[in-house]
Amino acid sequence: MKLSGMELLRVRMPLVAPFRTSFGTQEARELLLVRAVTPTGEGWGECVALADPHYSSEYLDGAEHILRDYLVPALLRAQEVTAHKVAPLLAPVKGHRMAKAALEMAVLDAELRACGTSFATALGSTKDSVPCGVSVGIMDSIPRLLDVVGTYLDAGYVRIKLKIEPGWDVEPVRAVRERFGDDILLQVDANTAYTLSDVPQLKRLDPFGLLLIEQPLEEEDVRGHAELARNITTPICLDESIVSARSAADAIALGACRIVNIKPGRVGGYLEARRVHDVCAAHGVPVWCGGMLETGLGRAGNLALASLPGFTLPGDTSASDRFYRTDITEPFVLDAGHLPVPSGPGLGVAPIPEALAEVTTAKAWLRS
Ligand SMILES: O=C(O)CCC(=O)N[C@@H](C(=O)O)c1ccccc1
Repeated sequence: MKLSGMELLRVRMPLVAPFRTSFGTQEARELLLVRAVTPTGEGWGECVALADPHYSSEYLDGAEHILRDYLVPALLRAQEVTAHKVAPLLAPVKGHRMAKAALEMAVLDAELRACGTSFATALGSTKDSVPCGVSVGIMDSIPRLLDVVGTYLDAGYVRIKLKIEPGWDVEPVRAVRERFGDDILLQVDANTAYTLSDVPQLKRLDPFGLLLIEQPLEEEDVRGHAELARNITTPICLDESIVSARSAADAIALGACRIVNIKPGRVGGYLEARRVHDVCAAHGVPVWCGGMLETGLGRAGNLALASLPGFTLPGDTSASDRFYRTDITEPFVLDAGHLPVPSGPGLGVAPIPEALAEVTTAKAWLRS
């Protein structure tokens, strides 16, 4: 299809509570939405880059610039754009996976809406709903942490993920185990906060029966993760390190991880996310779907992805109210610890105009 134009929308959504990780505290989620307009309709994409380059090298203003000045013009110049052609068309631009992913998502949504096919069907879904875990930030105190974990367990979440960092790791895990028992599914996420000199401290997590420890070392230290894996029993899961199907294959071959967190934005889009899933499945490596504080648009796409057969661990795709008082789409509401996989054409959801207008801080229309 030929694109008529693309709209970039800057959005700012307040969080229901500050969300603290080893790389900073989020009070609000600033993000970029992309609306692809075609002669027959439109499609929505969401760029998951954070406002600052602390999760990865991408950041919001940079993503907006590369989209406006390089990536969107490349697609508008093309006579025929389909979702599978987006990556090749954008290949001359190195990197910028999150920005590229947003464009591919918008084109894929437009394409699938036009032919009445859901993301779930297009990606190879085998489930109508997915079990939901929840991510718990670093808290001011252990009692506060236990209150928050208790609230999420009462809400029905089937897995708890605790953000950790040096100085907030063994004690919070021990406290959660002592309060809620050994049966709750529990994992931790370090967001690259440790080094190999921390092996003794990380070994102290081994007795707690964690599902996994996520990204303990820095993104590029794949061999370091393999060395760490030889020294602790908690399975290592990679997040920031896995930027493509190729990097997943390399990490698995090096013994750097036994589990992979797949985030479509981090790997360059839902089509590459499917390839990461396939590579992991071929190696018997379980995967789960991570989160980047997405709106209901990204949440919808992530639920479709999380319903593929290799997604055998609960992911971070929580209900809309985990982060937002008001979502820009109809809210995703937890039902017995599960969320439904959208079945409508494309993403199956769309922004509610009034809700979107409420949080939109800037718009730019780029035409062919
Ligand atoms: O459920 C969610 O969307 C958040 C899941 C989560 O903890 N994401 C983390 C991460 O590093 O994986 C994060 C993303 C963005 C910003 C802060 C933290």
